[in-house]
Amino acid sequence: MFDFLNQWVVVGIISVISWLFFYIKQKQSYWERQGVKGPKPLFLLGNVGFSKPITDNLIDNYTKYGKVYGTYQGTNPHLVVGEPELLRQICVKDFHIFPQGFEQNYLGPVERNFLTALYGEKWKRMRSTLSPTFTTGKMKKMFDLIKICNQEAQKELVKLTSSKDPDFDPKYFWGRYNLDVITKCCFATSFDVYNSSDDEILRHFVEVFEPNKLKIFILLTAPKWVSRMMKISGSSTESLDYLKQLTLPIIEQRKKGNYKGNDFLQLLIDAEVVSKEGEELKGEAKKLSPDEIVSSAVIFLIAGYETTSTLLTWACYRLATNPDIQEKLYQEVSQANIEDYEVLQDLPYLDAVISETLRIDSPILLFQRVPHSDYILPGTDIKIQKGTVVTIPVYAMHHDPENYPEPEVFDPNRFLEGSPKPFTFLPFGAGPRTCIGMRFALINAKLSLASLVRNYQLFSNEKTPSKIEHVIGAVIKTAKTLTLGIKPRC
Ligand code: HEM
Repeated sequence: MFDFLNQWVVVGIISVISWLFFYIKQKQSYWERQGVKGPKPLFLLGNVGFSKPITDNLIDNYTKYGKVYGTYQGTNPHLVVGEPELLRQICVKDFHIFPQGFEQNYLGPVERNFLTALYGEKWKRMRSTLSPTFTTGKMKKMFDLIKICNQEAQKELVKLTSSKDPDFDPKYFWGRYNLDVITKCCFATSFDVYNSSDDEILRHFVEVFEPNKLKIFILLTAPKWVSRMMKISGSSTESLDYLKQLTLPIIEQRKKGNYKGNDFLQLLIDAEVVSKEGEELKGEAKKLSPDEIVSSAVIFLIAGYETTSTLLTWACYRLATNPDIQEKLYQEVSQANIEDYEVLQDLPYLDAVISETLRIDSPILLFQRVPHSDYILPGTDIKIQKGTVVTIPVYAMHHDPENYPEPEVFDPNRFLEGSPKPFTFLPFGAGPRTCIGMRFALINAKLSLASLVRNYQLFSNEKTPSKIEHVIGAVIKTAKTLTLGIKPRC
């Protein structure tokens, strides 16, 4: 009797395994069945590519399979589209079909209100409510706060360069500097970012976007229902909760009118909610709720902290390894009143250096769109099914010789001689969902870089790696370690 039962159990297990095997194979042949080329996926894992930096994967696949190719994240098909005209269609003309940004797994209570997580009417309302926060007038006010942070950073540099042959670690330095900017601007909180090492607050600000490696692995490879069931999101729940508890009382106090700040937090508190046509908002509904304010402050932290410090890190590396370009930039910024918002906006070489850094070392390597109905890619027979992620390979497009001749050469002049072809320069994304914080990021980066170059000279020393090792598996391109030489200008 037992033998008979055992036989059926074995047959059952074999059937389930075979079914699973064929199911996964079937899912991972989605692009092949449509005649779309692409790298062969690993069984179950897809093309996650943990063995190589994501930058190499993007360039290798783009070069080998062309501007449109298929990949798999786990068993989920992703279509990579790097053809500029198709991007105009997807990101702008057919935005109503592709209203969603990054693919979503589980979203906790704070993440649910992130602008990046919203789509449709909710996104429209939030985006139009937050957009006035970034107008030129508001940016000019915020500039005063950025200048204070910049003065603190300059003091740190004086301390650093008072020792003999100091090592400058731009990743650490700009990381701390941007933490200072964001904590002051978005959380109305300040602490000694340069000297504290194990503060609880510092830990949470940094850990909020550092989920552990196991979480990342599950997010990248497992079907979406697994992360939803296990409540695994891209951020640390503990740190999100900490930041929420830190910010709610400040919002409460400011709402009572005890104090008004000159920062993003205040702009969020004062923001007038944009209503739908014909809808009249009354009382509290006219304002963002405390939860929405916290979520917006946190998404500004997540979206703005590492991106801007990465941009500044790479700009320093490029200037240190291209002394002629650094000298030309010095000539421009040393003669300008860089503390004046309008003057700073109008420095062509500084602008070109920042643009060229955003091209060659684009902090965000890719962005995504998700269609909410089936879509035939214009001019092809490729059917993108509702919910299939479309990835825009920014890094590969920025290194395509058709878009930028001699792409590996750092040459700011290309941005002085004319504008890039439309939809080939995408460091801040494209279309209505483009980066809302772009102006803030640029003015911050310009002031920081101009102040540094005006007072100090950067150069590569014996510790500067000849080949940079990148952190693997991120959407952001950062160096594992980077050391430069620095000395005050006489
Ligand atoms: C160099 C710095 C930065 C870079 C390279 C960058 C890049 C990007 C990119 C590529 C996107 C996706 C756009 C798309 O899907 O089309 C994005 C979205 C976004 N960024 Fe930035 N960003 C930077 C700084 C900032 C800052 C400082 C803030 C806030 C203060 C910010 C807030 C956001 C938000 C909220 C979104 C989502 C917009 C939406 O979905 O409507 N970013 N950014």
